[in-house]
Amino acid sequence: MNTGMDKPLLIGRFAEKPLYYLPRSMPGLGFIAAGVIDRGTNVVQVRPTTLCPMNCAFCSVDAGPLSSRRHAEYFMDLEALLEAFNQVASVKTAMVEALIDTVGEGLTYPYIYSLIKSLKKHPRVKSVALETHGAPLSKQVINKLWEAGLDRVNLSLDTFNREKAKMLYGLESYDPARVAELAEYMVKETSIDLHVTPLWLPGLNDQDIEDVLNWALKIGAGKKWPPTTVQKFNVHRHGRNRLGVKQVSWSEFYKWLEKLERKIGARLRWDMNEWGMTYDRRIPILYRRGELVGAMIVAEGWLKGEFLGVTLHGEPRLITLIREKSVAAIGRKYIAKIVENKDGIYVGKIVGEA
Ligand SMILES: C[S@@+](CC[C@H](N)C(=O)[O-])C[C@H]1O[C@@H](n2cnc3c(N)ncnc32)[C@H](O)[C@@H]1O
Ligand code: SF4
Repeated sequence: MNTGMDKPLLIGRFAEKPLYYLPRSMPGLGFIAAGVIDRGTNVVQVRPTTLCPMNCAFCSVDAGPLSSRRHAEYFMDLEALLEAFNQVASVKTAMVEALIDTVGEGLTYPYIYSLIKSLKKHPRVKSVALETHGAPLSKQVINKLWEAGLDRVNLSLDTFNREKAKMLYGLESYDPARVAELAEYMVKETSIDLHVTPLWLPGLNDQDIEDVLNWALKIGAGKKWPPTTVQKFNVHRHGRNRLGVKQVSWSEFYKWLEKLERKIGARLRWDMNEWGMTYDRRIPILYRRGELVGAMIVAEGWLKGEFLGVTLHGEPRLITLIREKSVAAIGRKYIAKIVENKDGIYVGKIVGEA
């Protein structure tokens, strides 16, 4: 490559898919799967890794070793991630929450503690939070997260039933009782807050949701933030629904939620204010839909049929490139027509060689 940029390093394979390290000189903006995403609020998404050890039957992002739609996995260079974060955080007028949310499991990032520490030190940051299903947690991991300055864990816990958990998560070793015990340790022995976020899978875990919520309230989740949120199951275009769960409408979901609120005697819906969340300025969208841009393919793409590219004009961005018929090659330059630019996440269709 002659772009002054190091190319992504193929550092191994994960479940037979290439695993790339995106180096320091790569942009950390523009890609849905890794880097930083600015959705125009003071909550900035930080995605250091795509890897996940679980195989949740309902996973919206088809993560884990049994993924069928993914083509490659990535993790980002720490400095590149922090630079992208700084770029986004610097335009915000309100203080920022850095939310490590990922299309995988944030705790698989080898530099997770350094990442949290650095995010926490950023002058525009008021809080750092991490979303997890909890499999990689241990007391030692929790202590290190605390030491690094983590403010909150959003814990996705959907059942206490071990057999059901095995079926839902496709991971023999996952023990919900162990995760619950660790979460309780975190609430009681550290200053990290706990926000419990079970996913309602209608007909599969109705009673489990109630049990999880009652447990979360009992152990003192929500020291500073709301204690619980029930997530609505959605069928995603690139996700999976191995158990054929029925997707309910938003109005059915809210009706069910209201009933549940009355039953357990606690609120389950929160507004942006209660989360300290506000709409805010955002970094500029660089490319319009329909615009032609030059881009170089730097690695295989995240999903089948895709390539990962870097744009060649002005400030570089990561871009997902799609070529429908013929093959495209890593290291070659192409002209792409922008088909998606929402929240500065760019997708382009290759229309010719550059
Ligand atoms: C994709 S996961 C990534 C973070 C982490 N691996 C986890 O599961 O917490 C983010 C959140 O999406 C939720 N989720 C997964 N599949 C979903 C689906 N089909 N509909 C709605 N939420 C989903 C998970 O329960 C989790 O809370
Ligand atoms: S829901 Fe989270 S833990 Fe489960 S497979 Fe998807 S990314 Fe992994």
